[in-house]
Amino acid sequence: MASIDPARRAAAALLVGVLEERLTLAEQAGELAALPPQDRARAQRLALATLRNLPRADAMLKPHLRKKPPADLLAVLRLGTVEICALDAAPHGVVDALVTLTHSGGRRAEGFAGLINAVLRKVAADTARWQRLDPPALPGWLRGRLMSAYGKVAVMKMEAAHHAGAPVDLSVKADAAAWAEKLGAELLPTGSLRLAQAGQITDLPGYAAGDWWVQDAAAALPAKLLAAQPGETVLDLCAAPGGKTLQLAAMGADVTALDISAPRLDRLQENLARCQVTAKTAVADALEWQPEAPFDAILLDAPCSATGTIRRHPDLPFVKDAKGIKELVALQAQLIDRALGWLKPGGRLVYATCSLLPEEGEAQLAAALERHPDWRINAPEIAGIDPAWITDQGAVRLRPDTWPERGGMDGFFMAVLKRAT
Ligand SMILES: C[S@@+](CC[C@H](N)C(=O)[O-])C[C@H]1O[C@@H](n2cnc3c(N)ncnc32)[C@H](O)[C@@H]1O
Repeated sequence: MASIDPARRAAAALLVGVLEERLTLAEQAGELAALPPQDRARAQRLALATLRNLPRADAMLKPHLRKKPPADLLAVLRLGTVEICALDAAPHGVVDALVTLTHSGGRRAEGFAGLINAVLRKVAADTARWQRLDPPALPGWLRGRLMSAYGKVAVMKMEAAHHAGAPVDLSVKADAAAWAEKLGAELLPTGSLRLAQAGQITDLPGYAAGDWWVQDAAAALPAKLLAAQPGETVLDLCAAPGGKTLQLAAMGADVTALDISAPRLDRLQENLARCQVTAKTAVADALEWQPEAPFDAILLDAPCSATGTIRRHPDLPFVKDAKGIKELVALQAQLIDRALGWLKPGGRLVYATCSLLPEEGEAQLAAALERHPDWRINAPEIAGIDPAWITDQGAVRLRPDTWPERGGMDGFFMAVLKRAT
């Protein structure tokens, strides 16, 4: 009998964590720490693929299951189905490995090894049906909200983009064209690089020297919108883990990066050190903190539902629900109100969220302008920006189905605010 595959075992455990314990994959990262890097990466890839295809896997399994198996065995069946149907793995190899894994699970699991074997063989004989299944739909709590905001056709496009997953984008400190050539990457119109093949990121040229960092093309735009000038004092409010701090510091600004989370700020410090740029940091609750002096510019990348990042975090719809959104919207409003009070005369604020929900974007901004009638939205000036991304308000709305021909981008909302003169 084959030996136990640690990556598949870890992937199945991650699935149980997401689907039963409602833990994100990021929250379970510690569970993978003991694995060698290759197994760790493979476990993550398998879990991500299974979550992206979960409704299709369940549709394939349904005719072959008289009752729902225990969660750990259902995870094995879902994983095997996705490997066979979506990842084109050789069925006999998958079945053997997962039967071995099941045997290792103690007496209770062992009794299910026959079921795993029989069901996965039936799935393997029926892969033509997989091709006919629709791309997975978002869960109802989110689908309904997005339908109201964007309509059915747009939601179906977003679901297809979530299913397709996300390429790896980089932000470079300088000389994007030269780095694109060196890394064999596409230079996107907005200045980010898109890797043709991800591979082991830390092995790529320029990683160790800190010449670039991983950052989705959409996530790179709020700092570009702020357009910090050398020597300007800039507050990066809600800064960690620091992708935008790195951009602002690389622009030559005098950056203060503030976040409530000390561990996340530790990661920001590591990123600053690797990229050899500097920023002051502050661990603080932005609802209580007070600056010593006003700033030229503030970037508020507010905590949000993160619904714009589902294509790279397919665990999110299974772990989160509509609960908590109201509190986030209230927190965002408080953060905007405080940040506007911390600007020098003539200063500017960029408000951004990686959310697809209008209450965290368009409606949040409209409400802020009602509370602060002397503030205006400034026209977005970003190289490479498509006029179709600019909303009637003058903000920027990005969705996972934006740039479909290039592989999409994360969902984001952003706007620059200045006091009317
Ligand atoms: C969207 S993330 C920021 C991502 C970051 N700007 C980047 O580009 O890497 C939101 C951040 O807000 C922080 N946060 C949440 N509530 C906060 C508060 N009351 N005060 C300060 N930071 C807060 C979280 O710890 C989290 O790191």
